[in-house]
Amino acid sequence: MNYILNANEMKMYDRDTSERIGIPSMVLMERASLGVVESLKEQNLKPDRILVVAGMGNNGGDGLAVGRLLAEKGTEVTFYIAGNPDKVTPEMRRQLLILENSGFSIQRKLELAEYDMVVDALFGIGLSRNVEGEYLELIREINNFGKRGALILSLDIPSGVCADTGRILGMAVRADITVTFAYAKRGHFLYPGREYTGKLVVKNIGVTEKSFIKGRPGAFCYEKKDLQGLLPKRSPWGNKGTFGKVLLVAGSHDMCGACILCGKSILRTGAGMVKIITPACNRTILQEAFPEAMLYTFEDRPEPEKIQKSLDWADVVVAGPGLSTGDISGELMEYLLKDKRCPMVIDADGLNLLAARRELFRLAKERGGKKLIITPHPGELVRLLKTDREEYGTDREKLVSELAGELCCVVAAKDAATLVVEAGREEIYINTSGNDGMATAGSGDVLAGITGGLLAQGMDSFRCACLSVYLHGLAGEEASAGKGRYGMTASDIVEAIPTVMTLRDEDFLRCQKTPSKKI
Ligand SMILES: NC(=O)C1=CN([C@@H]2O[C@H](COP(=O)(O)OP(=O)(O)OC[C@H]3O[C@@H](n4cnc5c(N)ncnc54)[C@H](O)[C@@H]3O)[C@@H](O)[C@H]2O)[C@@H](O)CC1
Ligand SMILES: [K+]
Repeated sequence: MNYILNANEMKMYDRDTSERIGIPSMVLMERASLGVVESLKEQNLKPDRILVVAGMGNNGGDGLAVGRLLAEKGTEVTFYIAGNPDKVTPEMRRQLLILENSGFSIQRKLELAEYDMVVDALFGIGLSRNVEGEYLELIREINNFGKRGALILSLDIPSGVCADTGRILGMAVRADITVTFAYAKRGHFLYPGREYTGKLVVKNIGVTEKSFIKGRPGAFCYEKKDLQGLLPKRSPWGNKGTFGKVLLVAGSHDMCGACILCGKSILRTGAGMVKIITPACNRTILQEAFPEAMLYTFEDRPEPEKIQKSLDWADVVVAGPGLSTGDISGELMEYLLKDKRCPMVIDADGLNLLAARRELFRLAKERGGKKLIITPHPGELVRLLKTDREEYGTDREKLVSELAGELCCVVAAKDAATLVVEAGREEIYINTSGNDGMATAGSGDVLAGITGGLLAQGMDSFRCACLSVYLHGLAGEEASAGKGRYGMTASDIVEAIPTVMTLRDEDFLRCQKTPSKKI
């Protein structure tokens, strides 16, 4: 698990490290710069000629220090500084003095020569408003160097990217590599900032969890090494009932594939049994394509006693994929929502029904507590909140939290960088796995299935939603490694689930003995 910080958190931890713990700010800056040089070495990058573009803040200070360290190793370095010298920070002033005392010259006019690498040290996490004038031109020039073949290395965050939201403040540097310090920032993972960040490297500079004096940061992500501690434990003497029974209410007259993709994902994730409630027209195809599933198919409308019997059998309900939004589906959703025993995952048309019928929305809300996970894509999210796409683009996190609060549930808000938010929990999860190949029909049905499968194995709702989103992304990466991002389909993602969940036998046995991690 890694923390993902906003600018305020990072500033607070920097300040604590230098003022309370006592590591001077200049030492942190030197460590940051040494970290950058180290990361170039690790990536076998040996530029002969570089340009450092530095602003007047501490990000500029990092840039000058990186240039100095590389020059010591024989690289030809051109230093360029921009901005108002009256606004220079003490650390940047000190870096300027060091350069002067070491005999380096500093330019105020950008030299349009050929460089192997441009170090972008114009703005870091201190960027507080839109970039304008001279800075806009500079960012354009840096990007032009990139187009002409220079490697663009951004320090901490590409200049112009908002560290808190990933938004572009006027214009931003398109980095090939970003070396950031201590912890990743939200802007590295939230789009469009993620696209501008290029390859992200995080370097330790001495700022640690000891400085989390006011509590943990507000966001985190998972990484592959966490999986061992996060996957649900399996009892060696368990049976298919022990590993969870999932009732999947999905599919409609023209939509059977969603049942198959979602149902298979439930079983591929480790749940023991799946039963599907769907119209009779889907019966034959399901029996042929998905023999593991049990079925309750109905002709005109489902019988309440049979629905109740299925609900009594189930540990978890997944509702919505391909369900359609007609009256029969509405009635089905009403039965499911009124039975408050089972934890529930609602996706797709299940969510559209909640958005269209306020009575269902109210019933969902009444389930409350930790018994509901919803997995809306942006369209479903705005429909549920009765807002518009524009508002979604302005403050997505706020909208997701609002929806979680309204329904008193866990929301996994699907997007290129999926967010998981739980009502009443300050910490959010930001997903870092997956790629654009996953933007393909049926991919969401797979996520709903993974979520139901993990929930049925006894996971707590928030952790279940975070892990499901992460695994779904990993399975997407695995699928694209085999089939490529153009050609992969949702079925490929389903087939990749077992691979990304496979632990070596010794790791599997070890993780069964250790308690599950809290986040
Ligand atoms: N101890 C520390 O504080 C450390 C800081 N570090 C570096 O320091 C950076 C943060 O430094 P700062 O807080 O000085 O901020 P920055 O260096 O990111 O830049 C802020 C400066 O730009 C100005 N500014 C903001 N938006 C502007 C705009 N749109 N147009 C023109 N000027 C604008 C601000 O007024 C300020 O002078 C980090 O990103 C990191 O690179 C690292 O050296 C690690 C240690
Ligand atoms: K930068």
